[in-house]
Amino acid sequence: MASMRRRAPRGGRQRIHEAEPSEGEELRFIDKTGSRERAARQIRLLDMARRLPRLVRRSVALAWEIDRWAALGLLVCQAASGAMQALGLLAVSGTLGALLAGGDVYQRLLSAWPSLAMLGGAAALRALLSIIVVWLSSRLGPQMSREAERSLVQAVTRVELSAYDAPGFNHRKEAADRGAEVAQDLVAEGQDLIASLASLIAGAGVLTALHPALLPLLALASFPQAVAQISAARVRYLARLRSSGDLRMLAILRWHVCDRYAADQIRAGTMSDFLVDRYRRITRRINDADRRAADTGAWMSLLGAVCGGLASAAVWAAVVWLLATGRMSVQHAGTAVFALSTVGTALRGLVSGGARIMRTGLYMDDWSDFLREAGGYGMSRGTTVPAEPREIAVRDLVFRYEEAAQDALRGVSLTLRRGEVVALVGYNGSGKTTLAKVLSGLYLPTTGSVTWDGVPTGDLDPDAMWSHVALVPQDYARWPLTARENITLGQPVPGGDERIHSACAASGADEVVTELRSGLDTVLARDWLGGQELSGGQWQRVALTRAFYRPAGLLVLDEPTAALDPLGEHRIFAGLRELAATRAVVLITHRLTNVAVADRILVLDKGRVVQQGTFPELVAEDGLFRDLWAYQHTRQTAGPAGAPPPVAPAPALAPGEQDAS
Ligand SMILES: Nc1ncnc2c1ncn2[C@@H]1O[C@H](COP(=O)(O)OP(=O)(O)OP(=O)(O)O)[C@@H](O)[C@H]1O
Repeated sequence: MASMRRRAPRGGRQRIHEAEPSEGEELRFIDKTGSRERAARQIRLLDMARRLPRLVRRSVALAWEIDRWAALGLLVCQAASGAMQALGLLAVSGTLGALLAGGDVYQRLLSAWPSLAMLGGAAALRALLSIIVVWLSSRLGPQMSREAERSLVQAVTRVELSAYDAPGFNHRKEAADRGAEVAQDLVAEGQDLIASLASLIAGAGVLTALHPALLPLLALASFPQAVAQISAARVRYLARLRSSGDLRMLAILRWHVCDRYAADQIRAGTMSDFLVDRYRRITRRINDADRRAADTGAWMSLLGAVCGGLASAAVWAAVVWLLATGRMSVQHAGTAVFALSTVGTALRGLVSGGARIMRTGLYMDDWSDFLREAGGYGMSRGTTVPAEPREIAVRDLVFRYEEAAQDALRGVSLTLRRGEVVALVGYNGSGKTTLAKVLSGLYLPTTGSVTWDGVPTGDLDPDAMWSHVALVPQDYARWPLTARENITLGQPVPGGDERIHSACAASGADEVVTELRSGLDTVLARDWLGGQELSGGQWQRVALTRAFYRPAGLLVLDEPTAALDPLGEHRIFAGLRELAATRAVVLITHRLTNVAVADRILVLDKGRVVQQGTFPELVAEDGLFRDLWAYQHTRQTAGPAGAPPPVAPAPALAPGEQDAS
């Protein structure tokens, strides 16, 4: 019996999977611009040679900005390390010369001694310098990433809200984020490159002094390997780039699966098999792409190594030929062996380091491009500083979201005055939230106008305008900050805690704060963040307190009491008129009994204002409002439609105070 009970749900899930007709659409990240793919295709030897100096310059400049002493130290260390390498090669030459000279062994060793000491000294100094380089790089690298991330965060807060609706923006933001993350690699890669360059210069100088033909020969021999390495790097980068959407999806899926918010629903909804299966499917796609790239890269490297090996054999043959024909002494040939190996290693380091820095450079381009234009959505609004608005006027407003197929608002006209509560009602998706955001200047009209005391919202200084807005959205932020900071939003105004407490009393958050272990100083966050957890309704009270605390002329309440108990809800609506005395209030709610408090109710349908009036007027007239009222009121009270609401209706406005929409 028990085993039957255990097996049953599994079988049930199995059947459901089998019953699914098709997989349909799957959430995918798409790079609509294709700019990164184009950029990645540019990882070629010539482009690399052209771009490398710029990339090194950029990494040095960034490092210089963050810690100029560390940056200077790194440059000096690398230059000194190159000089030590050249010195080492000269010491090798001197040692060989002394050892290969005539005379007895003791005498030869004695004359080789200074060169040997120089060789040892140069090696020891290089080892010390490399320790200093690692020390300075590990100090500088993480700072570069943190600084890059900070500038990104700052740039993101300065973009238009509409940017978030454009898929291209999110992709660019993701790419910039990755660029900021890899900024620290630029230090190590730049260092490797400079070190290889220093070795190359040192070895090349010695090699050219030994015989002028050796260096061009070696460069020629390294060419096939360089091409192969760069091609392999390009293949791997492109594969990663094409998988980046899937990688992002994995991260999102991981977050949803692991975060506590959905843990109960995953269990109660028996979703774990489905989610793990989806995870496995995406992982398989990434693994396949990685494997293909690794295989192609390995074939390219192998081909390059074979060609390079043959070419190197030719270089060694040339050295043997120079030696055999007496064109080069044994001492010089011995030194050439060391110099060839130094230059060969430096060339390979230059190419592989170059490919790595090019790849990081592409990511960094995403970051710097984003910063330059804030993803193409930087705010460019006016500079007029508004006073608290007395009148907000909307004329023939049309608003369409980025890339949306149709307008969210069309032909809307209304006037909102200080001291007035205007309620927006309508079906889901009728445009209420959008209208509230356009009134607040968060979105700018697509056509038509929204003015604050005669000035279009686009001409106002955005920060100055929003300092007059208090917004309680449907999904309010639950900042992992103290209760005080959650209320003041980090911007205390005169009045101190007294003002906070009276805002708490208005929203009902006073009961919440009293229960907190350190009152207003308690961090409101989950246990694992060291905070105290609040319930949904308690959080909503805190969100309302924020708006009541803020000395703002426009108060927008979007479903402000959805999570409140009846007492809490009554408290909010009973106090609303008092709040409206010094503000213009926009109220969005589906609980129609509550809109009775409003001076005016606008009924929206498919982005248009189809009705407006006071509560008694709208209940009395045929139309959408009365339909909605009838549905809700009949369901809630099982009483007759049009029964008196529990909250006292607002006094009727004087004639002429309403606009025709
Ligand atoms: N970010 C967005 N991008 C594209 N379309 C959007 C976006 N936000 C909303 N919309 C669309 O705009 C229309 C109006 O949405 P809005 O959120 O203003 O409706 P609402 O009346 O507030 O709905 P609800 O009662 O469900 O809160 C809807 O058709 C919706 O699909």
